[in-house]
Amino acid sequence: MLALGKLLELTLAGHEPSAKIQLTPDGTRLRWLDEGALEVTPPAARDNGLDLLLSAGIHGNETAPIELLDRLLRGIARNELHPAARMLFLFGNPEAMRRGERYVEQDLNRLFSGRHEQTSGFEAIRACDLEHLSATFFGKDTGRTRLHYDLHTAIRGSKIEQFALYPWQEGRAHSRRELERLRAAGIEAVLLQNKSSITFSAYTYAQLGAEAFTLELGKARAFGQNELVNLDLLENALHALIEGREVITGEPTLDGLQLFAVSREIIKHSDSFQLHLPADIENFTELAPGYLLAEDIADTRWVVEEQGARIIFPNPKVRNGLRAGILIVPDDGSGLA
Ligand SMILES: O=C(O)CCC(=O)N[C@@H](CCC(=O)O)C(=O)O
Ligand SMILES: [Zn+2]
Repeated sequence: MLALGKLLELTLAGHEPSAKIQLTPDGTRLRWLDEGALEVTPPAARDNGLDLLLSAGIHGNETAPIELLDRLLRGIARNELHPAARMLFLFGNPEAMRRGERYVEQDLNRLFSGRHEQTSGFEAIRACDLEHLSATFFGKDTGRTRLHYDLHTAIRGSKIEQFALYPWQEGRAHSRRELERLRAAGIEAVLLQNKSSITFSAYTYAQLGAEAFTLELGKARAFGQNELVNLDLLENALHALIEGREVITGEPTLDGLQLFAVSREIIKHSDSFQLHLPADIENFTELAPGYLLAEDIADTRWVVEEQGARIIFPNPKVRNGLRAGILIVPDDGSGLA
């Protein structure tokens, strides 16, 4: 196997490869760009016009998706997978990955779309680098198709194990075709965002014009302990996408895919913030109207008013000013294009 196929190993060891460019026997070019960043270019005759950005490890302890990207890249470097797509592989937060922690100083996935300019430190620099790497990768050629999957796992268990978050941009409709693609890849639910955000997928969606998603793929576990999450459907779908073998048929069907919309983000304003949920509550747990969800400084109370409300990502330990949970409600998909 080509040495650059071991990007994960290189990244965890903090090594810069001596040979930055390598070619597979089928003419695919691998180019190391930066720590945890590798570009894959198919031979021109096979290039199908898709620019595919795959990222994982934005949170360093979310290892199942990191291992998935490692398998894909090794497949390419062994000449077993034959890309028709141009690709950028990114391991988001190498130092946090080495430490097995979500982040080192601050949550990298809250520092995009310029937010890194308002702060400093390790993750701020990395967010800036990741923005440049992805902007350069997608470049100025608008004739190509841009797709970004930012792969994560959740801190807690979930009633719906594999789900996606679809960013939002003014005047832009969410794509039914992209949702069909996700459904075929084993994604069971999609949360349609309705305001801008400072996550990585929100940046590539709104600033770089990519179709972009955060994918949540089970619960965060240490390296080598991910046998409980079955990513076979996603992995097969990614193989087909990478090799340009995807079969697109007629009108997209979303059968079985559950859609949700954000009703409210619960923002933690102060150290007095209290979340009234059991520590082991699962994502997508339903909350009845009238339920007192949280309290904060100045008598702020978060009471559930919505019918069919569910909670995802409840986390009272986030920094003040950040979201400590999302209240979501079922969506009928009428706004899809
Ligand atoms: O389980 C949790 O509480 C967080 C899991 C996670 O890291 N989720 C992402 C979602 C990003 C998005 O909103 O698109 C995050 O919080 O960064
Ligand atoms: Zn994450």
